[in-house]
Amino acid sequence: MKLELSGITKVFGPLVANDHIDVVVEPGTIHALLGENGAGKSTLMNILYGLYQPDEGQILIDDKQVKFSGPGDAVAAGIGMVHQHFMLVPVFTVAESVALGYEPTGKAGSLDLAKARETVKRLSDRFGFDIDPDAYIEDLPVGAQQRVEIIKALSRDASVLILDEPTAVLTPQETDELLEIMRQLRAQGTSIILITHKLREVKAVADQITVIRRGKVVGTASPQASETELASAMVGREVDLTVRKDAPKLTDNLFQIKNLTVTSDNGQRLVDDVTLDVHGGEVLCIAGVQGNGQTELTEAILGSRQLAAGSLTLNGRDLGKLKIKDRLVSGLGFVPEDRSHDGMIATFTIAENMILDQYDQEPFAKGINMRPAVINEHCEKLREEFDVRVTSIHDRISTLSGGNQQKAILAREISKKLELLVVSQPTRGLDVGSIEFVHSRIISERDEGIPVVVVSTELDEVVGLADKIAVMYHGRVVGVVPPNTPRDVLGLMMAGVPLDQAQARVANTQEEAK
Ligand SMILES: Nc1ncnc2c1ncn2[C@@H]1O[C@H](COP(=O)(O)OP(=O)(O)OP(=O)(O)O)[C@@H](O)[C@H]1O
Repeated sequence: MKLELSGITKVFGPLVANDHIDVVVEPGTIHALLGENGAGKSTLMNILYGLYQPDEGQILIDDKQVKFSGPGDAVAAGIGMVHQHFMLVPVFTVAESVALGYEPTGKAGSLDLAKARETVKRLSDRFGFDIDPDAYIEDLPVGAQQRVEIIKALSRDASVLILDEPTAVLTPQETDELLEIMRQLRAQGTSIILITHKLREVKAVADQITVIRRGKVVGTASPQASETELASAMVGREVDLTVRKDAPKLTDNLFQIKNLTVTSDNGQRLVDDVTLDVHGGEVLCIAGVQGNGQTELTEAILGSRQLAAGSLTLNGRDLGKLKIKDRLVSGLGFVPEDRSHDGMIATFTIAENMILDQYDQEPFAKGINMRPAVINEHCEKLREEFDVRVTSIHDRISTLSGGNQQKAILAREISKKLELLVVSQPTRGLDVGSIEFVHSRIISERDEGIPVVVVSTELDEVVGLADKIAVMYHGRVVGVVPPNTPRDVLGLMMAGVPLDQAQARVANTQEEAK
């Protein structure tokens, strides 16, 4: 199926989010949409999926104009979308999830699960998805949940699949598997529209690349172009993809995690006897496959999880004794991993979100009165410095693009007077230009003498930012290593192999290769 978006325009108040966008997706190709945060990619896809109506322009399928008044029309026309936040119900099985929302009704109007189960098996075998129709969604790893979403779209005969930042939450191995699945889908005639900020992935699979900047198509790029060339096509300037930093100058500030244990409600050890030190002037990166206790460790530092054992000490003070609000007010900068759940209040304005934990503090409040002029000036300054693309700081934060929401939260946390900075997945969903900026801001906090803890599943980010790396596996620290540790060794440690054994195994493999 050939798909054409012609002259698509979408306006939100004074903002032109899509400005006469033309894109042609040829049958059986992977078409990447590249663009900085807020460029208008998701808006365009929401129009294609029938979620928004365009103000101008047309959608053509095989040269015939179509009109979608909702996603149902788009699905019927052969368009499928896998959203960034999966829309699956955790307590359903795979087959139930696939059956849900479309028509295979059996006797007495119940869902035809036998048919859904058969569909899951057929598609799973055809594309090598390895998905059990009777598995419960909540028991599946994120990568498998995503494959269920893809099966769901394919079961409705999607000929064009929209993947919106599909690898943001995947492990490197799951990412490689998804890229392979995309190639297979293409080989069998499905077209894919891929939105991603990860240039390596674009280069690995895309046949065509359209670059969007500030709502307009600014050109196409070749998948053969280098990452640096693609990066500058996206943001319209040279981008430095390496993190620049001098040798660390350690200060007397000290953050100590000692024998920290965090347990789940049923007593399972999520963080298991972790001991780590971070000096002022130093970045400790915590590496590991998602789900190995990193999240719970940061939540314990924030105070949203109780310590089952151990202690947290910041400059001699027992942090573990303070309430969350007191930790935040007294100098903890904290960026959570899931920005939309834990980092902001969607119905509040951008300005309100930018002072979320400080609204009653000097200089934003005097006594019981808030000081709107001071707040506005502060937020305007942050907006400019962090390049948060907004129409007005008094709009709801939910109207911002995903990347701009992340920048607003980072602005709030990094601009505080800090004693300790803890950042999880700092650049998830950010474009390359913003990544460069956020990395340099994290490094400048370190250079100010603040202890910094970064949790990231992106190995490039870990290696670029870290002065030392702690690798976590099953809640424990497998080892603390310098950033020049070979990636193969880090990879093995992330699978739980201790440092000396990982080094020996890598050395053996190299020897055999000779
Ligand atoms: N419902 C809405 N109301 C008002 N403005 C909106 C709405 N949806 C999107 N926008 C604005 O439209 C612009 C484009 O946003 P969009 O989400 O399409 O960007 P994007 O290219 O997907 O960015 P990102 O890479 O950050 O996800 C942004 O400035 C955003 O604030």
